[in-house]
Amino acid sequence: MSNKQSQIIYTITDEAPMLATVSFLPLVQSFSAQAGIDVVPCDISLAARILGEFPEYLTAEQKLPNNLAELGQLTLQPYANIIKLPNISASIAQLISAIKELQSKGYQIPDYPETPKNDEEKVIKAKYSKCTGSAVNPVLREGNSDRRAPRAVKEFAKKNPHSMAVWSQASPSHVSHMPRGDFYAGEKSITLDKARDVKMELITKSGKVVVLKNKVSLLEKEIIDSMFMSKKALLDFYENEMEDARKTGLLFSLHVKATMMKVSHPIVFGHCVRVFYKDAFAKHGQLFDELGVNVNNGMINLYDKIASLPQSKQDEIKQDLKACQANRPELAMVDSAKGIDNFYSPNDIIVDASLPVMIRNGGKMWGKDGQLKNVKATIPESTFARIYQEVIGFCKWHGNFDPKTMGTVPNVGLMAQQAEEYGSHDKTFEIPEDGVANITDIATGEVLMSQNVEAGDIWRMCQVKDAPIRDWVKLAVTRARNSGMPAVFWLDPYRPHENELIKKVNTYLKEYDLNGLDIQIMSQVRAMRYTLERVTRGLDTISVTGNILRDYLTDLFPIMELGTSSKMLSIVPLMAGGGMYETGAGGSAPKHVQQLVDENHLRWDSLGEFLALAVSFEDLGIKNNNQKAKLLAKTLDAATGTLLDQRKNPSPKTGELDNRGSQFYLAMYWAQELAAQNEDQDLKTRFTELAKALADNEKNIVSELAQIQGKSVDIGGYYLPDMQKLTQVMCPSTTLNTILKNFKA
Ligand SMILES: NC(=O)C1=CN([C@@H]2O[C@H](COP(=O)(O)OP(=O)(O)OC[C@H]3O[C@@H](n4cnc5c(N)ncnc54)[C@H](OP(=O)(O)O)[C@@H]3O)[C@@H](O)[C@H]2O)C=CC1
Ligand SMILES: O=C(O)CCC(=O)C(=O)O
Ligand SMILES: [Mg+2]
Repeated sequence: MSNKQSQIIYTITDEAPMLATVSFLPLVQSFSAQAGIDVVPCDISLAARILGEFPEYLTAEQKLPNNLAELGQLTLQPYANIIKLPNISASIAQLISAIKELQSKGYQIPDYPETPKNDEEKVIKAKYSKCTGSAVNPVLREGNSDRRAPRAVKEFAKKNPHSMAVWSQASPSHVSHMPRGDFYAGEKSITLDKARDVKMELITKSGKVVVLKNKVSLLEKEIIDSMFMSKKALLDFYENEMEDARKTGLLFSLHVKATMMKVSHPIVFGHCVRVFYKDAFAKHGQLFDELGVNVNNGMINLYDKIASLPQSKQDEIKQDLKACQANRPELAMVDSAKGIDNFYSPNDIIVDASLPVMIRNGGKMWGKDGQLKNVKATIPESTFARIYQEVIGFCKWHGNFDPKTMGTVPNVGLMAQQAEEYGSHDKTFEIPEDGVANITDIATGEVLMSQNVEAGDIWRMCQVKDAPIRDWVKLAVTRARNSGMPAVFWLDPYRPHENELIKKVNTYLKEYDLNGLDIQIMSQVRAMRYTLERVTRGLDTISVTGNILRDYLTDLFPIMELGTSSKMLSIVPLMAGGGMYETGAGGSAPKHVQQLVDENHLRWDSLGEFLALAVSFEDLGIKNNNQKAKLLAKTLDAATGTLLDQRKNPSPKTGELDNRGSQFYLAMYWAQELAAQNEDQDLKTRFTELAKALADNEKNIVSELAQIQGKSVDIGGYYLPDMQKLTQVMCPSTTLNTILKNFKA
């Protein structure tokens, strides 16, 4: 067996998952080494990605390889086995603070040039923009997505239901979307008859030809779409909805996915902020332009930029902003204690994480006073907004879901090779002048699709290749067969893109024996209704969706069913044969870091890591016929089950068991399982000793882990903490450290 084939790559990311890794990885390495498996760390944190872009600014010791690019290559190898933890999808504000921290630590990287003044600054900005938004997942996701709640986790949630707020039939909360002029409205879509190179160009009313993208190489059978969002329609929509929320006394909130849709959604967000504060922008617009204010990156950008003005001017602007608020609805808050509202940063209000919480809270969000209130949740794009309104309607009619009895909704998502909207950033443009936007075959001059657009409209081309679609259908059939659940393709025949997909799905389904399977195709709203009717009856249904609904539904249902998406099993069977195992479907919870620093308590639950690791070992075992790896997988799964039964998950409360304690119990249960088995005597002998040592010292270790809590700690940084300090914080039990050290030796 070559070395690479017995390797598991364990990604080092950011924030809470990275903290948890500092103690968990050495533990995993000491277990896996007994089976000859290398678990190799690979740093793809925001800090590492930034440094990887600027080797020429660094000393020899400071230089880092471009790990992300290397991992991207690895996903194309059949032996790839990667555990991917959640990472920061950075906003501009996060990027700037990461740069500052790195500079303060002696890394002489350049400042972020927000408005580049020359070619050199343009190059620097382009490099930095590779580090913002969802920069990691699209590179690694060379396969489609299989996300589900493992049986043990679902059973645990049924036995220990989280709280769900009550829904009133009289609730005025709702989701609003553009009634016209959104991407859905004028979409065009075709399936390519042959491979073609195309360009995207704008023929302006005055007859100029503006080439926006000079070449996109497309494969035969690929589906491409051309769509735009009308700026005028968007502004009208915002104005109407704000006025409606004000009149009816609802909170106003906006929800976008500016991380994944890193070109279009900041623009959509910025318009909303400017409409809300239109009088202040009318008065100070010129000054804001001079200062380079760009609220597409949130009000945080405005506050930062005006900080350089004399105090009296700052006060005047703040007064004018406040005056606008008097004529507008109350804004929903992200963090009312800190005064962070819905417009502070677009990355704080990502649709997938924020809407389910509103629904779980009985259709309410927080107001300025920290009280939960009814809300108008605005999601401009109708295609995806409607599914949330369907859930809200259902909850108002039937009451909230009951985690004790509700069915489960796993997802099979089309995601590979930057499928659909999530791969469209480099083909998304803000139209500079009124005209006609064409996608044209470069060789023949044939105009494949054409749209009439106006200045400010957002025009984009999306693409999805044939091979990922085929693979997606195969994954859906396999999951339906293995689980015995019905599978529903959420596809709307009235949306041109999805109509093209339906044709392919029907073709590729014919390649399988579907006997005994229940596979249907329904438009999104019907599919949601059908699924919810089953959910309330305790029945399970696989949702088979495109990339955006993959993202949205794999937070929505887990948050209803399990209280969080972090407990999901999230597998990416790579198309080249390897596997990537994402831990959970959630993010990286920045407030967990704050709690650790303030109170030395880490509430992060590493359950997602435990689940991912078990499937990763299993895959390695099957592919290499490595019995020891299979045994590690089986025993880890059993240990995770015991951990849940014994309720050894981290508590959110300081003073109680935290992430470190939970990891200790996992290690103890895992060692006990390995000691109890009789398939491998060598492993049995080694782990019997370890299991005994851990069990004998349980009290001691748990008490050592409890004692340190309650005081603030210094980890020497946020984006690039000091490893020595962090290791001391994350591995504070000398008893446990000694046992693990002796075990390794
Ligand atoms: N796959 C990826 O790489 C993803 C990355 N992100 C990124 O993550 C960051 C934070 O995103 P955010 O919107 O706050 O969403 P998160 O999913 O990080 O957090 C939402 C809440 O979920 C709970 N939670 C999530 N995971 C865990 C866990 N393992 N253990 C315990 N609780 C958990 C926490 O609730 P409580 O406070 O009640 O404990 C948390 O505050 C952003 O930078 C975002 O871009 C987001 C989504 C996916
Ligand atoms: O990559 C990201 O920014 C977020 C990914 C995400 O939300 C998901 O895959 O569920
Ligand atoms: Mg998501």
